[in-house]
Amino acid sequence: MIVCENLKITFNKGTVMETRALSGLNLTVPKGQFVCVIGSNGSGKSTMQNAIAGELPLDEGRILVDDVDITTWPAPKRTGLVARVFQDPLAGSCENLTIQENMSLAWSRGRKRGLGRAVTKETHALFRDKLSRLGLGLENRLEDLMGLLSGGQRQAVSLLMASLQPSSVLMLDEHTSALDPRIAAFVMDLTRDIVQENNLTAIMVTHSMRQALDYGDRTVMLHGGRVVLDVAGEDRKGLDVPDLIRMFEKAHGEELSDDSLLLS
Ligand SMILES: Nc1ncnc2c1ncn2[C@@H]1O[C@H](COP(=O)(O)OP(=O)(O)OP(=O)(O)O)[C@@H](O)[C@H]1O
Repeated sequence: MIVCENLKITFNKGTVMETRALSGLNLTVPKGQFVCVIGSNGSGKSTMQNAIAGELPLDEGRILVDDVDITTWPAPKRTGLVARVFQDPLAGSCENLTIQENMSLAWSRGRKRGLGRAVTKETHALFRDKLSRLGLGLENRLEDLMGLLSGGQRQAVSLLMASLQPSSVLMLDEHTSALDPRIAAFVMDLTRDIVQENNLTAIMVTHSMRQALDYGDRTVMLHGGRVVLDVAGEDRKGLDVPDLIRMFEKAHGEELSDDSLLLS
């Protein structure tokens, strides 16, 4: 479970560039829940994820993971708790290492007796098995460099890598937005399966309102650095994009004017 309590972050405080990115954000995600987060440009989605990962210090507020207050933990200390898949397929893995070396690094992360990038007979068999389930033939390419894979293949392997860790929270940051629609749909279905099979607690940021309604258990919208809409369960079933827009406008008293959000 993750609890974000009254998160506040202001950039460039006291200057003309002052920007309040998070303005008292509250979000509690129970264990095993898959939350989709949407919001217009600048609404605070990335800042929230960076704060959870420990990449940005909070001005105010607390972050708890499985009842442990991690607010002051530096990012490296959180790697065993928080796994991330980024928008850029190149960001989450090392192109100069082989597929199995990348997977080995992910396997070691957060484990006390990790082997780094070294591959054993057991981990080789495990990685082969995991890769074969993707149906992309990558189980026969374990020794290929990661840099040889397409963007979609790389995101699929990154997802597998993220689920190899015994982490408490999986954060997905627009991880399909750089892919063509067919591959994006494949990676999204894979995401759903991996989250379900591993009972992961997942927070997925997306610019697609459709995706935010079709996947996961809950849809949360950010605006002005806080949560302005939060739907789950029966209230979410059958909701369509125009319903979501109407709900936002009713709750917030202003029109949703971000084309990138409305058109995707
Ligand atoms: N490092 C930074 N320095 C200064 N301002 C920043 C920084 N990072 C983010 N901001 C500002 O904070 C606000 C929230 O940004 P954030 O990137 O979290 O939004 P977002 O919802 O992820 O937007 P997008 O959908 O465009 O990625 C924006 O006004 C942004 O310009």
